[in-house]
Amino acid sequence: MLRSDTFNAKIVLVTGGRSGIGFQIAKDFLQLGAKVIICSRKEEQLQKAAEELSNFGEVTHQACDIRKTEEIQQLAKMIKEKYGRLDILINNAGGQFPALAEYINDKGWNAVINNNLNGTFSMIREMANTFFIPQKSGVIINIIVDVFRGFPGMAHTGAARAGVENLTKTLAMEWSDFNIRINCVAPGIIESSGLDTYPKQIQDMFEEAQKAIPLKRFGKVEDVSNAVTFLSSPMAEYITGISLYVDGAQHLNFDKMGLANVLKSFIS
Ligand SMILES: CCCCCCCCCCC/C=C/C(=O)SCCNC(=O)CCNC(=O)[C@H](O)C(C)(C)COP(=O)(O)OP(=O)(O)OC[C@H]1O[C@@H](n2cnc3c(N)ncnc32)[C@H](O)[C@@H]1OP(=O)(O)O
Ligand SMILES: NC(=O)C1=CN([C@@H]2O[C@H](COP(=O)(O)OP(=O)(O)OC[C@H]3O[C@@H](n4cnc5c(N)ncnc54)[C@H](OP(=O)(O)O)[C@@H]3O)[C@@H](O)[C@H]2O)C=CC1
Repeated sequence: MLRSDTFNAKIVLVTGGRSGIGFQIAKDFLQLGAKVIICSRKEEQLQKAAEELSNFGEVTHQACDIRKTEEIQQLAKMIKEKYGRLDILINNAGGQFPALAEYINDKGWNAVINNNLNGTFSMIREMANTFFIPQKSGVIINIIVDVFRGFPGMAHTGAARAGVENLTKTLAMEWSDFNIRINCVAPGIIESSGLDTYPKQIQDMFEEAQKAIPLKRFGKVEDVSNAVTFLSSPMAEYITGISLYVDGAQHLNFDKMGLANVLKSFIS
């Protein structure tokens, strides 16, 4: 729907761009004319993804754990040396594990908060200070999760993503003076490599779970990427500080999903 030159000459960083939703986002930006950098922790898989993406345009990759500020700074340095600027940051890297709150220990809680809240903030701060604030322009999209009604069965990620959602509103205000737009995309359940990481007992419920979603299906990676490219484009130049739910209206119907009940049934 967007013109194929929408992002010509734009430099885009997609965190977690080696797989699933991030890979699709990287691919779509390339097909819309951007030069794309992908990062994630696993060097080998990252390189493989970059090779595949290079069929669609100019792609660069660098390993970076978003929980390590010095690795983010090295990434910013590489982008500065290679391109001299950054136009769009897509904070997609993240993840968690299903667990009832009473079983989440400090290490597990901190791992998820560090990944999804602290890592996202560090990435935003470093890229804003290196590029967006001096440039007086920039677009940031944070991929969160549909946590509209809390997230029974994944309290840690619910707290972290709600933190990112509120951070997004704050920065939309603070950084409007620098012409920086920042928004969230909140996917429901998306058929992607990420779902393969869930235990079999949960995967067995997926068919049933789709019936509880008003649009009666899980999302596709393309559904998320379409929202991301729209919000990043000039078509959305008056939109900042919002969360766009890409979830088939699941956020209006979440309590029927019952992840916590599924967890209870196989823990007890
Ligand atoms: C009715 C049916 C309803 C269906 C609903 C289904 C739910 C669908 C949800 C849809 C919404 C969201 C989807 C997605 O986000 S998909 C993308 C997901 N991708 C991932 O989540 C990637 C996999 N996850 C991780 O990489 C890890 O969870 C983590 C993010 C924590 C990685 O961090 P780190 O590498 O630092 O973590 P460690 O592996 O070293 O673990 C640190 C401690 O964390 C605790 N832990 C980790 N994993 C588990 C687990 N599976 N269960 C319990 N606890 C866990 C643990 O304390 C670890 O320390 P120890 O290993 O020393 O004990
Ligand atoms: N699939 C779904 O149903 C939904 C997914 N989401 C969110 O969308 C995002 C993408 O998920 P999806 O594509 O499905 O899942 P994946 O597990 O395929 O993607 C997660 C990506 O993040 C990277 N990553 C994870 N932790 C770090 C880190 N500390 N530093 C750098 N990179 C990291 C991973 O690469 P590596 O292992 O190499 O570091 C991987 O490429 C995640 O934030 C996820 O929570 C939100 C709602 C629903």
